[in-house]
Amino acid sequence: MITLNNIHVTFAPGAITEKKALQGVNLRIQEGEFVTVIGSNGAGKSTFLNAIAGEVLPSQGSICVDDKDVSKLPTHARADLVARVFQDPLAGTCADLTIAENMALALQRGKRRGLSWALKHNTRDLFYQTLKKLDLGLEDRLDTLMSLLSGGQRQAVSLLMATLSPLKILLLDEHTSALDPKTGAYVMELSQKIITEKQLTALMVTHSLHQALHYGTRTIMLHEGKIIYDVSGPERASLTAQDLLKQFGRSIDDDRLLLQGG
Ligand SMILES: Nc1ncnc2c1ncn2[C@@H]1O[C@H](COP(=O)(O)OP(=O)(O)OP(=O)(O)O)[C@@H](O)[C@H]1O
Repeated sequence: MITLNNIHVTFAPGAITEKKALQGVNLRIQEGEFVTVIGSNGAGKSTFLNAIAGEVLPSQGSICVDDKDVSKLPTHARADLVARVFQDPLAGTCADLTIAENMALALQRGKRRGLSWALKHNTRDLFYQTLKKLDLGLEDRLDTLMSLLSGGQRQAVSLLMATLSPLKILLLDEHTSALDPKTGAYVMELSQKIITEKQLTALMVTHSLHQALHYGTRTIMLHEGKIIYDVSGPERASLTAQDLLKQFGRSIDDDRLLLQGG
C-alpha cells in the first residue's frame, strides 16, 4: 500500500517564482490498484509521480510504501520499489547500447552486481523469452542498437525493462502520448497486461480522458496541486469522458484533454 499524507511540494520557496506544485495531497493506494491521473497543464501530475519516485522530496508530509517511510529517500534508494516509463521513448533506454545491454542494465536496477554479470549469467535466454511475449520479433534482435528501433518498439522494451526486476510500483508518465494511436493502444494493452500479471500497483498520468476511464481501477483528478476528484468502483465504471467534461470542464483548461475527451 502507498500512503501519501499531507504532501506539499514547493519549488523555489520564498522566491518571486515560488510555485506550490502540490498542496496537501492525501491518498491511500491499495496494493494492486491501477490509478489513472488526470488534470490540466500544470496541475501537478508529474510532480505527484516525481514525489512517489523520489525525484522531488516533499517539503512537508510523508510517503510510505507498506510500513516503510520513503519520504526522504532519493530515487536510487527506491529503485527496488519503484520503476517508471516516461513520455519520451528515448528517455528510458540508452540509444547507443543494444537491446540486450539495455535489458541487462534494467536487470541490475537496485542491485550491486555489474553489467557484465547481468550479461553473462544465462540472462540472454531470459531476455529472449521476455521479448518473445511482445510478438514484435525483437527476441531475434538482441544485439541490435536501441537507436534502430521505432518509438513504439522502444516504449514496449522500456515497459519490459521497467518491470524486469522485482518492483512494487510502476509509474507511467504519459507513456503513450508520443506514439501514433495504433501503437499507443498496443503499448497501453501491454501495460495493463504486465500490471495485472505482475500484480503491480500502478499510477498513470494521461491526457486522454477516455484512456483514464478505460484502463485501471481508479481515477484521480489533480487541480492546482490538490486532488479534486477520486473515483473507483461502479461509479467509475458508469462514467464517460463527457461526464467528466461536464462536471469539471472549468478545471480542465487543457486543449489536449478536451480534444481527446471523447
Ligand atoms: N523543477 C521545477 N521548478 C519550478 N517549477 C516547477 C518545476 N517542476 C514543475 N514546476 C511547476 O509546478 C507546477 C506543476 O508542474 P507539473 O509538471 O507537476 O504539472 P503537470 O500537471 O504534470 O503539467 P503538464 O500536464 O503540463 O505536464 C507547474 O506550474 C510547473 O511549472
